[in-house]
Amino acid sequence: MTILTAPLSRPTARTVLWRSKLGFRQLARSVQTKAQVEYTPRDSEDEGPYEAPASVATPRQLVRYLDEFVIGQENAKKVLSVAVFNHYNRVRANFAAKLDEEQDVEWSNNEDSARLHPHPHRMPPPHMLLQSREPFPLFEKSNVLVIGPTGSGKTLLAKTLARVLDVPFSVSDATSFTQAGYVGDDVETCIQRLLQSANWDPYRASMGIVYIDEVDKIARRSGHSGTESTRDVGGEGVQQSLLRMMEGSIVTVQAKGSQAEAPPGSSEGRARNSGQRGLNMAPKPDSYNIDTSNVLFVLSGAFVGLDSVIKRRVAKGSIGFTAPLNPVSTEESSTGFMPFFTPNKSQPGSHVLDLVEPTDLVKYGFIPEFISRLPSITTLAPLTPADLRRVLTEVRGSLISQYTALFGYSGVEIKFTGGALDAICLKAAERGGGARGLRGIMESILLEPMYEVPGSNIRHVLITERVVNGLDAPGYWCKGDANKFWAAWTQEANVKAA
Ligand SMILES: Nc1ncnc2c1ncn2[C@@H]1O[C@H](COP(=O)(O)OP(=O)(O)OP(=O)(O)O)[C@@H](O)[C@H]1O
Repeated sequence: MTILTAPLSRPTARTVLWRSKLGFRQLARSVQTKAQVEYTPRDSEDEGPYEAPASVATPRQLVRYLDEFVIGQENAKKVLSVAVFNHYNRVRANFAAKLDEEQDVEWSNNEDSARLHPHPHRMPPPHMLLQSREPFPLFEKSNVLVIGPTGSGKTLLAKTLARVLDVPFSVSDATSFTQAGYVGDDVETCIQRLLQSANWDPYRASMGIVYIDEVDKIARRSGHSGTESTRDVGGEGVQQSLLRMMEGSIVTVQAKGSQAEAPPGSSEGRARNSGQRGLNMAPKPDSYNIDTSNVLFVLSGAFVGLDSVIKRRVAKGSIGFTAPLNPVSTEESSTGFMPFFTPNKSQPGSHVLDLVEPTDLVKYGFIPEFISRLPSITTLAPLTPADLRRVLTEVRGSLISQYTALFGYSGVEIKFTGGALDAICLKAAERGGGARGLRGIMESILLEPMYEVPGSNIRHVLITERVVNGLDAPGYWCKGDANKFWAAWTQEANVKAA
């Protein structure tokens, strides 16, 4: 038995060590990200001295990076950056501990150890060596819950963080999940997507970020007691399955879509059927085991109706015990509106959802065990027309810059007056889909020029407020009419200023 296992176990241990080192190196490289290189303060004294990028990008650096892509949502940026910073420091520490463990195993298997320990039978077995080490202080995992209205930047925040950290990222919709064994997607689908995003590398996948949207839709439905006959397979059942994964478990996912399931007619399928394999086509397993203890889960949802739950709790707490959170103005009282739940005037930008507590989420329909796996909770505010204007024009890769570049490819210059931009934002705000509505509005305004311009001699397009409001057609100018185009644009700007 010993003779058989010894030669097998040593290369295996070495392989694991090598893979761990690789994973750690990948992680170390990825967390020394753009954010760290580009946003490390070097000149300003108040931000401290420049540090060699030997650790995860700091929360401050991450927030600066997010600022380039996401307008507003300052608190959410902070919470997510801190969560990501702590999470990846914890992952680094775990990997370092794992490396040490593996080195101990290697060392105890090494021939040199026989020389160092002439009495091998007296050597402590490897597991005793590990136990004798100082126990590593483990950090608790902090998954994040993001609450905010549609189109306010929840997905954008998580996606941007994953990009800057260069870690795999998967987006799933909780509404499609059902309890295992029932029609619908199992919760493990999100890990399968993560693996796909990691290019089927389980080590990279086990350090990724899983984003699950519409999580409010898996709140327990009222009337479901959890008995067999009324099992809530899309609500509480999903929460139960998710919480195990969020805590950290081994998830087995099938290599769906990878080589293992290449269709028989495809080149990969043909190669497999004929027993051939390309030189650089390494055999891939049919299933993968992914440890989710180092996966960061970011859950999000609009949580419609949660504000009422919070209002009720705060109202209960305030009657006879505490003063209202915000002073009630006479005017507001007369409307019958509960003013201390309106945006808090002493803290601009605050909102009733900012007062959310875990008990509110339990009342909303989540089981306490599920909520306790989400210790970081942050809220996003709805975007105002002014925010939308910044989304439209200021962020990196803004819609205006995208459409300007798109027309530029056809050699056409397109300009929007300030009035046009305001009108677009106003429309988007009225529609109520947050920044999500901006693209649809732009598409409908620009449909006409995008149809007319290609193949014509039009070289300049002007979009004014009247165009946005459907009162005028877009202004077109041909080659050689640049002066007239500029004059029209300046005139529009002056009219607006007056
Ligand atoms: N705060 C923001 N700053 C910049 N762009 C934003 C912001 N919020 C939304 N957007 C834009 O709107 C689009 C939709 O945003 P996102 O997908 O993040 O919304 P969401 O809050 O996740 O909504 P949903 O709950 O409907 O999924 C993004 O692609 C982005 O271009």
